[in-house]
Amino acid sequence: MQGPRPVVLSGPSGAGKSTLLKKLLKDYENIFGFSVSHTTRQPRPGEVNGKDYHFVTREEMQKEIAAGEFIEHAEFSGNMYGTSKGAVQAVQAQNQICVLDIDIQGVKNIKKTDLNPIYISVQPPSIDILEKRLRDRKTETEESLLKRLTAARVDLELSKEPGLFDLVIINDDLEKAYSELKEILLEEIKKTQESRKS
Ligand SMILES: Nc1ncnc2c1ncn2[C@@H]1O[C@H](COP(=O)(O)OP(=O)(O)OP(=O)(O)O)[C@@H](O)[C@H]1O
Ligand SMILES: Nc1nc2c(ncn2[C@@H]2O[C@H](COP(=O)(O)O)[C@@H](O)[C@H]2O)c(=O)[nH]1
Repeated sequence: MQGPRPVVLSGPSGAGKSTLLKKLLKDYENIFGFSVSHTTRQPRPGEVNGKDYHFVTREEMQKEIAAGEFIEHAEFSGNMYGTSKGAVQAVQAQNQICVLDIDIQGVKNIKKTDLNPIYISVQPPSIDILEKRLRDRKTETEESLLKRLTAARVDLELSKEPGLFDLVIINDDLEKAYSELKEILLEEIKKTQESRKS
C-alpha cells in the first residue's frame, strides 16, 4: 500500500534528529509514523525494543538481509543499522507519513529505490558544538564518541553534494530548526490531514 510521501532525516550523530523527530511525533500524533530500524548496538537506558529500534544480533540481522527483508542497511560506528521493508510498510499501512532516521550511507542507498522521500539533513552549528552535545548526552564511551565525530566530519563533507538533500537545517536554536522542518513538511501534512476527512 502506498502512503503519503515519506521523509528521511539524516545528519551527524548528535545533530538533533531524534529531538526534532520527537517534537514532530508529539505535535502531529497519528500524522507521522516512525520507521523503526534494526540495529546491533546495545539499547541505551530508556530505549524500548520495537519502539526505538529492533535490537538484534549481527547474525539475526545478516540472516534477514540475506532473505531480502531490508530496503537499506549500513555499518555505522561499529554496529549494523537498517530499514526493513516491514518497518516502512507498517507506517504506510496506517496512511501516515513515514519518517526514517538514517545515516548518509542509508540516504545514498534509499536514492536507488523507488521510495521517493523528502530528504532533510540536520546539521550542528559546528563540530565543537556537536562534540559538546554528544558528551552532554552521556550515551557514548570515549571510543564511540571519537568514532561518531569522525563519521560526522565525513557526513558533513558528503552532504555538500548538490541535490543530495532537499533541505539542510542547521540546528542551532531548536525552535528555529523545528519551524524550518515543519515548513518543508507543511504540504504533506495538509494532504494527509485532508485525506483523513474524506
Ligand atoms: N538545538 C539544540 N540545542 C542544544 N542542544 C540540543 C539541540 N538539539 C538537540 N540537542 C541535544 O543534543 C543531543 C543530541 O541530540 P539527538 O539525540 O536528538 O541527536 P541525533 O541526531 O538524534 O543523534 P543520533 O544520530 O546519535 O541518534 C541531545 O542531548 C539533545 O537534547
Ligand atoms: N543507514 C541507516 N542508518 C541508521 C538507521 N537507523 C539509525 N541510523 C543512523 O545510525 C546513527 C547512529 O544512531 P544511534 O541511535 O546509535 O545514535 C544515526 O546517524 C542514525 O541516523 C537505519 O536503519 N539505517
